[in-house]
Amino acid sequence: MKKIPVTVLSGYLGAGKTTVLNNLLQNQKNFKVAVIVNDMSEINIDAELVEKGSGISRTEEKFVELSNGCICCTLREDLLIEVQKLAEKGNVDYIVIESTGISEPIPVAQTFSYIDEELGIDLTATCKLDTMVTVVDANRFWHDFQSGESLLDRKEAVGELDERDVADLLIDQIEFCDVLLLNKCDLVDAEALDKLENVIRSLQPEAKIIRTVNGKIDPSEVLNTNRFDFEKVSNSAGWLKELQLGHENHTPETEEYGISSFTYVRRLPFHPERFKQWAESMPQSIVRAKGIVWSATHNDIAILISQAGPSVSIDPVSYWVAALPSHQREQILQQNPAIQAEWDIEYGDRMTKIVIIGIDLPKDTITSSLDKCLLTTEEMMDPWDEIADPFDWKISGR
Ligand SMILES: Nc1nc2c(ncn2[C@@H]2O[C@H](COP(=O)(O)OP(=O)(O)OP(=O)(O)O)[C@@H](O)[C@H]2O)c(=O)[nH]1
Repeated sequence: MKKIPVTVLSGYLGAGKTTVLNNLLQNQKNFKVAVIVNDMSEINIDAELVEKGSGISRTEEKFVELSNGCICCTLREDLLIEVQKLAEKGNVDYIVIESTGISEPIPVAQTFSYIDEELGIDLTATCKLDTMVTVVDANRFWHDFQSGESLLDRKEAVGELDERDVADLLIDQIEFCDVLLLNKCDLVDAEALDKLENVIRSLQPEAKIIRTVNGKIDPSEVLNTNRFDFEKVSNSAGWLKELQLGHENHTPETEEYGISSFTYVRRLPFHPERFKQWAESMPQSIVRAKGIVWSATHNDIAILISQAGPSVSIDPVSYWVAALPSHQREQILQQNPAIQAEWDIEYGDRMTKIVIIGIDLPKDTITSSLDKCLLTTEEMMDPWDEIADPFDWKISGR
């Protein structure tokens, strides 16, 4: 049986997803396209707009509204069920899903990659995720990215526990896609647009970037493209490429726009308070910083720092291999030559590796400010457990 190609449209609130969808539906007369329109509110405004703008009626079998929740979390089961229903009906060539503006693309993509035992649904048998499209509002990007606001501040959160920042969400959407539509290009001058495109290219080196006005694109760019590959897109983020391939293999961004990146690598632990302060007052020239950190107060734990614009998170991510019992450690080392190659006789795999992407980056200043956060020679000799810990994580035992 031929699997139905599925396209997912993501993008922050107001970026132009509905506009893109309407354009697609209007220009795609030869195939039967089913749409699933997700909206956070009870009244599905986007569904209404699609109905008005595309000529497809809400009463038609191939129009599905998922309202009052988000398909990346609360409505994930509903998404599974509705896609399965569409697939079973069988008279559909393509499915296009418009996510809410606060939806994260990864969990939506995952819905298509596993068998849900509980519901007894296996979408992998009937559908294939074909293209992950992210729409970026070229005019609002910097405003949203640098706002420093959380979704809760903007009253756009899923619930009171939703602590995500706008900048994090923008980054998640950019980093997980294979086609990126830079929309509203009519509102931005050519130079600013070139600069923005270069920044986005450094955050997302793999995706095809297409500039659009009013979401106008050739449908073949986003329907049945055969582009999606979970592994590939999961590894497409700029910071990850830099970390995996090293800077020598890095494709240089147009120097003209001053976009560059480098990796800060040190085999000494950070003083946690100094590092925390650094992270909280990063220079504006840093657009994206992400990496693994060794802190003296958590000598067993590798810490992940992830910054996007003004939003910064510092969280425990795993145990250092060097902190594991010897039999486990040996097993991991045997299976991972890359860890073995970097193994230090004294510190094992403990180290700090942070990829920094930015505009007009003062690399030397940033490097020396980070170096000031490392333990000094005297501090290295003093007992580390007497250093105050600014992080309030509760880490359960191994
Ligand atoms: N000037 C300009 N306006 C645009 C463009 N694309 C979309 N718009 C307008 O931007 C507004 C938001 O567009 P939508 O398509 O509703 O955005 P969305 O991403 O679906 O929004 P949410 O559903 O709230 O997440 C609408 O008023 C559109 O008419 C564009 O390229 N240029």
